[in-house]
Amino acid sequence: MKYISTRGQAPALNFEDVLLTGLAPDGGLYVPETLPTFSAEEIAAMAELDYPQLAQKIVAPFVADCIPADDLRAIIEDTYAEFRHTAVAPMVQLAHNQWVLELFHGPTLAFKDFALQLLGRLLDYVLERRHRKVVIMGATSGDTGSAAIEGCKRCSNIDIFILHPHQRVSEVQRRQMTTVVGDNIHNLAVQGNFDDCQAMVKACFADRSFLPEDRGLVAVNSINWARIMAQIVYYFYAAVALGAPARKVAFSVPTGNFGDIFAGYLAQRMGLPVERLIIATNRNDVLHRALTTATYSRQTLHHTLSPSMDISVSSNFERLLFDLYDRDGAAIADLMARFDAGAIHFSDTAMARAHSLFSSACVDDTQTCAQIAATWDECEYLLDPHSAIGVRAALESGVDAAVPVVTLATAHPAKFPDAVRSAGLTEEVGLPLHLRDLFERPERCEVLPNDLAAVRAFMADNLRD
Ligand SMILES: Cc1ncc(COP(=O)(O)O)c(C=O)c1O
Ligand SMILES: N[C@@H](CCOP(=O)(O)O)C(=O)O
Repeated sequence: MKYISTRGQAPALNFEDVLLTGLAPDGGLYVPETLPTFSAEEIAAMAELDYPQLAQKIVAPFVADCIPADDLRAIIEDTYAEFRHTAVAPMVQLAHNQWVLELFHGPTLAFKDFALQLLGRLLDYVLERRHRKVVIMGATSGDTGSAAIEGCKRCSNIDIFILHPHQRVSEVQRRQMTTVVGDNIHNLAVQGNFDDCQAMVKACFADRSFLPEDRGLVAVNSINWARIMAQIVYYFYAAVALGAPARKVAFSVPTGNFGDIFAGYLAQRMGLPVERLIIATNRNDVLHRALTTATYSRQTLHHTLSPSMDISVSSNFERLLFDLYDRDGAAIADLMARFDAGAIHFSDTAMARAHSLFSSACVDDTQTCAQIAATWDECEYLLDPHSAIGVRAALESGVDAAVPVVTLATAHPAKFPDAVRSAGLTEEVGLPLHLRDLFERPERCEVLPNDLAAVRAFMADNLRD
């Protein structure tokens, strides 16, 4: 399997090299040159597989020329053994044909664990083989950071630097990052917003000269292809459980960086019968506006009750645009340059293609709270604010009532007690046992100005030999 850049100017890489990087040298994102596909019979047979077996089936074609099947099986089994639910990704029914797929049973209580627990193990495996050390860098609006730290903390060959927007993540999210002990783990609270943090990560990939030459820089954000790959699996898992391939299924996906929903798009292209993918945004609605006005432009970032989705530059949207524009790298390079300068207007053909599968909704904080309260009243089921946005978008989506709609429940409500209280609920949302003492653990974090040079200098000064 070869991976190519969305901007068409970077050499193709194999899986191992894609895993060990982030942005392509031309500024693009790596995508598979061709996608594996599964026939209806093959998808029907997936009903017999448990989650790790299914993950093996879906992931294997993407890594086949780099990781032998037995090694991959062992890595995947070990990855999902960490999860606290034996189904790994259980589903709960909220109403007729309304389901939530609980993706928060991993160690850090968010969907990011599905990919980052795997990514950490894959990195460990590849770095041991290559006798190499790397620097891991990530930007987080709350969840990627702790999932990356948890996923990679046992790798001896890495130094990890995670940038989060100072005072713009929930207290639980912050503590999940800053209380993990290790002299190779660095949390940087940047006095800016998530877009600033993400822009710094991308700038570091564009110019790595602040690092020693022999030290590779690896992304843990969803710009790293391996993140997307791992997230394809649960779309198959949920749809097959609800009757695919005989029955079509729709998904509502709380969206920020467009990584999770892009994985759903790939599942559809790999043969899964997906009726519709619903892009569910908070007030930071660049993607909803893109779908409804054919214009993609930055906006002022708002701080919301769903902080993990407070994003206005949605990295993975570029991967979708690459397909919508016939995989024309030069066209994408031109579009992204125009986006950086202000705004892009999409062609009619691109919009028609997008609308054939995607629809969208924007859900503000008031509606988010109303949905948390309504779902609690109706089924005594507690949604976190991100998942509530997904449920609200699912209910408003207009998908045929005969089609099951699965909302991806991307985080555990205990990560966002303030949002639960804002919804008027007085229930105590307890953290799971392994995090019960989170508020007593000492924290370690560096507050830095919103300045790329300061971040680079901190990283260079704090690398281990
Ligand atoms: C809890 C939660 N829900 C939804 C999202 C959105 O996912 P994506 O960025 O892949 O669109 C994120 C992070 O981005 C998240 O942490
Ligand atoms: N919501 C994310 C933001 C980063 O997105 P990613 O999926 O590209 O890592 C977070 O919680 O950090």
